Amino acid sequence: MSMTRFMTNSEPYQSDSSAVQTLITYFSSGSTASDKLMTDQAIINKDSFTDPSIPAPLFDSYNMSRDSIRRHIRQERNALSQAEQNQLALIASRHLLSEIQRISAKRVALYLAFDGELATNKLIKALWKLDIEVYLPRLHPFAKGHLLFIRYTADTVMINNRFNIAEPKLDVGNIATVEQLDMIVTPLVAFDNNGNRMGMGGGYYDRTLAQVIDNKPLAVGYAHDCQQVSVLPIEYWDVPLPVIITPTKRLAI
Ligand SMILES: Nc1nc2c(c(=O)[nH]1)N(C=O)[C@@H](CNc1ccc(C(=O)N[C@@H](CCC(=O)O)C(=O)O)cc1)CN2
Ligand SMILES: Nc1ncnc2c1ncn2[C@@H]1O[C@H](COP(=O)(O)OP(=O)(O)OP(=O)(O)O)[C@@H](O)[C@H]1O
Repeated sequence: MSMTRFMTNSEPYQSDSSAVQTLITYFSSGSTASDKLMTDQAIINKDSFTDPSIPAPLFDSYNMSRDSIRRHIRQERNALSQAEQNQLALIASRHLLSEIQRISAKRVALYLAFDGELATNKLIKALWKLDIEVYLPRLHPFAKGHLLFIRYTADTVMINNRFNIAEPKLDVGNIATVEQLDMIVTPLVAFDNNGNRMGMGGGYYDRTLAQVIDNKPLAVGYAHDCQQVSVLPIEYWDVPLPVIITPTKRLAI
């Protein structure tokens, strides 16, 4: 994989090797022997993948409504096969782990993937192993459109919310306020080169990101490359992301 892509607007990626090893262990468990042998290079050379050193043509979203962009991109990411999802999640999670280590984050809010989002489950296990606290969003029980961030461990009781996404059972002892988090990794549907983000349409993360002061916590968008569009129609409440990580790049705005 071409390193220059990763170095754009940023320092080169440097993960401490024991942390990367932990990550690879989790990605290897439950995979076939041939999966285990795959290196990043082998993965991206597979016929089904485009060469990430050649920038993919961006989806031309000019003049499209937010809803039609949403529909189109959701379809694109849902079209990825399970094997592609697994391999892309491994590559992207190495970059996200580097970002977590770069800012020495101790409390990181992540999400559990649905609807073709970039998976986080194995990265979460690696973070547990590294003693980094993981938090997940849950819909606020009273304040409509707001999220709470609840500590997630191997013992957390999970309940599906009304969108059928598993979330931690409410436990007041395990809530982190936004300011107590070091990083919020946001799911998103589409993003553009300026860090603009569009989500599922509930405004949940917009309301959360409105509470960020001076990049504390650092908001990091995490998405497939196919979710990048040429331009997003922005609204006054949209908060641009300072960092976006995909399997092939790190955008720093
Ligand atoms: N993995 C993940 N967790 C997340 C989010 C996310 O985008 N991804 N959210 C980010 O905000 C919040 C949930 N927001 C969501 C908003 C809309 C729909 C959704 O499926 N909307 C349907 C209509 C469903 C209905 O109203 O019953 C749709 O648009 O098709 C799902 C989640 C919190 N947790
Ligand atoms: N900071 C905010 N305060 C109040 N309302 C907001 C705020 N941010 C967004 N909203 C409202 O939320 C609604 C949905 O916004 P939008 O379509 O941008 O959500 P989204 O970014 O796609 O969703 P999400 O953040 O949940 O992933 C809008 O109607 C908007 O008025």
